[in-house]
Amino acid sequence: QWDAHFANGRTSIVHLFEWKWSDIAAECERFLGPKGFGGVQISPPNENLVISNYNRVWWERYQPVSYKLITRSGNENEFKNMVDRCNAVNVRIYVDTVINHMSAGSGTGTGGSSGDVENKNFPGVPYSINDFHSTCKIDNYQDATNVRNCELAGLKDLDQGNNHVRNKIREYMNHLIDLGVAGFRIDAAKHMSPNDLKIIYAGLKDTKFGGKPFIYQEVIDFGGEPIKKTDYTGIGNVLEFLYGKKLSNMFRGNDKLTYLVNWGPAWGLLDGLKATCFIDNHDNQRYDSNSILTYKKPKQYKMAIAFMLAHPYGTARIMSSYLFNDKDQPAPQDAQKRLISPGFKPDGTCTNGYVCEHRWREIYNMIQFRNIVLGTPITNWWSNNVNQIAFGRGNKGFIAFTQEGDIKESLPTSLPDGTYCDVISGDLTNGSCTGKSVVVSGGKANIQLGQNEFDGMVAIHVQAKK
Ligand SMILES: O=C(NCCCOc1c(-c2ccc(O)c(O)c2)oc2cc(O)cc(O)c2c1=O)[C@@H]1CCCN1C(=O)/C=C/c1ccc(O)c(O)c1
Ligand SMILES: [Ca+2]
Repeated sequence: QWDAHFANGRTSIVHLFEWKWSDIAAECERFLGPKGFGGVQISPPNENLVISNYNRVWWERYQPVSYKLITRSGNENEFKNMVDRCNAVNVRIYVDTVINHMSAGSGTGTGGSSGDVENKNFPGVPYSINDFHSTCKIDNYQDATNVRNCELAGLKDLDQGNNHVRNKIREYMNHLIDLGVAGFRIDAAKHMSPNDLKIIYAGLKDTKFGGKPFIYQEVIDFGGEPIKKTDYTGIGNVLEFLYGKKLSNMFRGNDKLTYLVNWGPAWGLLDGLKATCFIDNHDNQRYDSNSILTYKKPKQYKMAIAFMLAHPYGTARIMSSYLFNDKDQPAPQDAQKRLISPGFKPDGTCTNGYVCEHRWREIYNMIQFRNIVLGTPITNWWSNNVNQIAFGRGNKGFIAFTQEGDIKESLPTSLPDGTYCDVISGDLTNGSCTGKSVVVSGGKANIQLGQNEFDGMVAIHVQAKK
């Protein structure tokens, strides 16, 4: 349950937030497969409440009314087609799984099922009154029972201690395993008992890749509460929220890069083998954008992403967003409120309201960097003791960052001598570098990086060597 089942040599997940299944399938074939992405986290595929009074907010996807695979992203056939086409090009599918609760309001779902919250009746599953906790409100994060057995934001709280509930959740997740998915993001795991989850996970089938599905759990833990992220690491990975918080703080310039020399558990982070790491997610890029770096501060964001992808810690996940101003704003949609597909410019970046961070050269080239250096340790750590750092990954890759001041240094590296293309400013294409090049000679990399350049890092690896 800690193994992502990546195809060999692949390492990272991209969250294609609110994308349609048909568009994900196409993206796997035309981009994610060829560029070496390990997998896609998809939006919840189960039927959700239609919240039209807000004009279809994004968080309606987190208000289930059944486990039928019918949403604005597509139906079961389109889902199956996506999983098959992505698996065929070595890109895994991880399902965002909303099993803590059902909807907060009554109404009709995206597949026509009804939800009646007054009577806690969801015939599309079916769930009825005995399958839920009481309607107490979560109002005390110092009380673990309150956090798990009461309602989060008015959402009807399922009782995962109830056998019927356990069976319906297992049935849903096993159906997805039958369809070929490799794992699950467990939404709001903090609001469910680890013991109940353990029992539910024990009833899951093996995936088609061998072994139990990859499980990574949303447990928001910044310390100071009785519920701990380590309460959940015995049953699967946990999304490490400290990771993005601290790295964002660092690359906003609020702390000295040189302190990253011991980045990892020494900073209070989980054991990397149990951690899924990320900079921003669909929630905190909206609700915590004063501290979390997002696409809205591109230079710093790309530096934080590059550091995450260059560093050996954890299973990395990157966010792929749509443009938003208002925090509740829905995904790009047409006049009939149907999700619209991303478009693409000649340079491969997205249009139609999508940011597609995963299609930014600095980011997809660092996904490839992470793949190429997989299994190597950090070597040759250097810093100017303030805001310039550099490190290698074995004899496979090397990266340098400046947060302040120009770097003009010949830095020790374990890379073989030769001329390398900087994969941040360009690529190795037809035998030449489309961006900067870096000469390694006598075991030293000649790094030139100005503090006012477009990007704040230079990265080289053995597959971009002239
Ligand atoms: O003000 C809001 N929510 C109240 C604050 C609690 O936030 C929520 C948290 C939440 C936030 C912080 C925590 O420390 C925590 O333990 C839980 O988790 C959720 C998970 C869901 O599946 C569905 C939800 O509606 C929520 C939610 O409302 C706005 C309006 C309703 C949706 N929402 C939201 O803010 C929606 C947020 C949301 C939705 C999906 C997620 O996966 C998520 O992490 C957050
Ligand atoms: Ca709960």
